[in-house]
Amino acid sequence: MTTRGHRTLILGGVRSGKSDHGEDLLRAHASVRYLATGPTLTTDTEWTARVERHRARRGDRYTTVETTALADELRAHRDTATLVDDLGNWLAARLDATDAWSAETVDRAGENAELCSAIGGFDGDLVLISPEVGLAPVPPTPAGRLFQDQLGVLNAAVAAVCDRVLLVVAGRVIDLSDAAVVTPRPSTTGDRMATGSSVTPTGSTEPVAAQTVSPGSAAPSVPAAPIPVPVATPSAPVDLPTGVVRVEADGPGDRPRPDPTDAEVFGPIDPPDEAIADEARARQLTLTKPAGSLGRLEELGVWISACQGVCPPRPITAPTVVVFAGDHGVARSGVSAFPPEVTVQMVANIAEGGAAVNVLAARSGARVRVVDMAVDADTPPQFGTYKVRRGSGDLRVTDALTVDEARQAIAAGRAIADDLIDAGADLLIPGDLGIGNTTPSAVIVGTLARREPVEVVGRGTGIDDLGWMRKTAAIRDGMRRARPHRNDPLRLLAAVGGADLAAMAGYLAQAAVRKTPAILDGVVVTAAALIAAELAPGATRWWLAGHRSAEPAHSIALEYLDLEPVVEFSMRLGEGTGALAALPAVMSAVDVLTSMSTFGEAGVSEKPAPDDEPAEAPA
Ligand SMILES: O=C(O)c1ccc[n+]([C@@H]2O[C@H](COP(=O)([O-])O)[C@@H](O)[C@H]2O)c1
Ligand SMILES: Cc1cc2nc[nH]c2cc1C
Repeated sequence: MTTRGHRTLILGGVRSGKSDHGEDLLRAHASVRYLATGPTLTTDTEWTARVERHRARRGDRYTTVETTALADELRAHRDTATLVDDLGNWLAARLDATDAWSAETVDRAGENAELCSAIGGFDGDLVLISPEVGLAPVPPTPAGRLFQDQLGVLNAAVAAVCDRVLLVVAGRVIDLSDAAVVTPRPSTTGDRMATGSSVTPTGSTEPVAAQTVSPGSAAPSVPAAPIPVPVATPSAPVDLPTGVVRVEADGPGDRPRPDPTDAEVFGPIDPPDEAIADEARARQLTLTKPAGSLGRLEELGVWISACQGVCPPRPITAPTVVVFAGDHGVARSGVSAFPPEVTVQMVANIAEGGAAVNVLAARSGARVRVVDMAVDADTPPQFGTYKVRRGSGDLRVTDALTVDEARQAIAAGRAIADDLIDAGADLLIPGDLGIGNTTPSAVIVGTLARREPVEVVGRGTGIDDLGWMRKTAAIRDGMRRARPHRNDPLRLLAAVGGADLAAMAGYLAQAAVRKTPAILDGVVVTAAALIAAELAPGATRWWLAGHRSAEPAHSIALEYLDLEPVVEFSMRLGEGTGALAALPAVMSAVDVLTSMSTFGEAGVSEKPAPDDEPAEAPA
């Protein structure tokens, strides 16, 4: 098996030692391609002499190629160790070639994306040198500012697809590979310096909530301001607005941690009762409506009847949402529009009844629970009964969980479902919460449904185009790590899932074991459902797809499970809200079967059988 090389970006100022360090990194290779991007047709004798000195120093291990067609060159020789020196010259050449220096708008997104894609697909050792910009005052000329801004955008995009990012200052090397990634601000409309992200790979760019743009600012982006949600003890008395559901104080169970042994092993799943389903279908035909005229509502009523094993069905009186919260290491690499601390802040918001899940749950009388499976912060103890760890690992480079942790999380999801069902819950809804969690979800869906990263990547909380590129690269790296575990759901969860996803999978599979219907939510819950369906074949029959999320991977997952969503509201929030949007329809479907009069009871004439002759011919 051949191992893949490293992709390294080396940033640094003039004469910092960045090129020397790049050459050092490649010293073990007998031959290296040197892609020189600097100006070739020049009358500047000092420049020509400098280029010659560098060439002589590198020696004959190096093959020098003078080019600005970087993406083509990288694709054509993807296995040969390569040094690109440097991206600043390449950018200047491309701005020249596209007459961009005095243009009204400059759109570099396409070329940047092409270069990043070629870097991402490079298999050998690759070192890219680029100047670090913007440490000096803002340049006094429009061209200077254009170059500085575009180079900043380019460097960030290339860093996102490299395995290592180094900064060389005064001959000292600083490793930035594990440094936190700033969430870039959206570009200012009409600002020619910030148009590097105007290409829309999968649809329109949406404004990003809770992020602000300082008009006219030429400064690099800064982290998005955290949203001001207080971390409050859920038992603290607060004045709740009417019509919301506050999380119940006792949490989903204060019993000891469940035994994780064999947590991933499920016995055969019985399907919902087919004889009762037939009875319910027959009952639909007796009710005062043309056959089939209530469309999908009729099917939903039949399904609930079959799940309960009784016709007419019992009213749904204790639907329960459990929001599984967890952080993901990959969220620190700029794959979300929001900073990771929002996860713990939103746990507090749900606990206080202020989130969308609380409001939508109130409409149907559903209870809401929140469980901290892997939040990267301390939460009040009543949410942490099942906590497996603080934050799941960064799936690009390491396992999200150990196999033992994955078992613990599955066992937790099963225990939570058992506790709720024992306490009378008659319909379960899983919800999710966790900045970055659409990335592991896309990796799981892409791996199991055998799709490409670009097919499963979505905008999540509203990432911009550069974020989309970073996220696609992260999904690609995750899928590469996931592939060996395609047929092993436990190890797949450990490699690229997370404790929240594992718990949701256990909860959904256990709902089926306990013959309790569940409504699926969006892409995250449905990714967990794909795993649950592998762990417990047949469980899908106990699940209803509540809605179709705006995330592309969600439609792929629904198709894979052969489920048709009840509502299509373009929602993409998670928390169980999509399932809650469908719950009133499910409850109405039950009401139809329990409360409508039959033709006989109401004295309404039924449709004549096809071969019945009318009593009298019409006049
Ligand atoms: O359920 C969905 O389909 C869905 C789609 C987009 C975003 N989300 C929610 O947004 C967060 C994940 O988005 P992101 O961009 O941080 O990966 C997480 O808290 C999810 O609950 C959820
Ligand atoms: C504010 C906010 C609320 C959420 N609920 C679920 N995911 C979420 C992500 C964000 C950013």
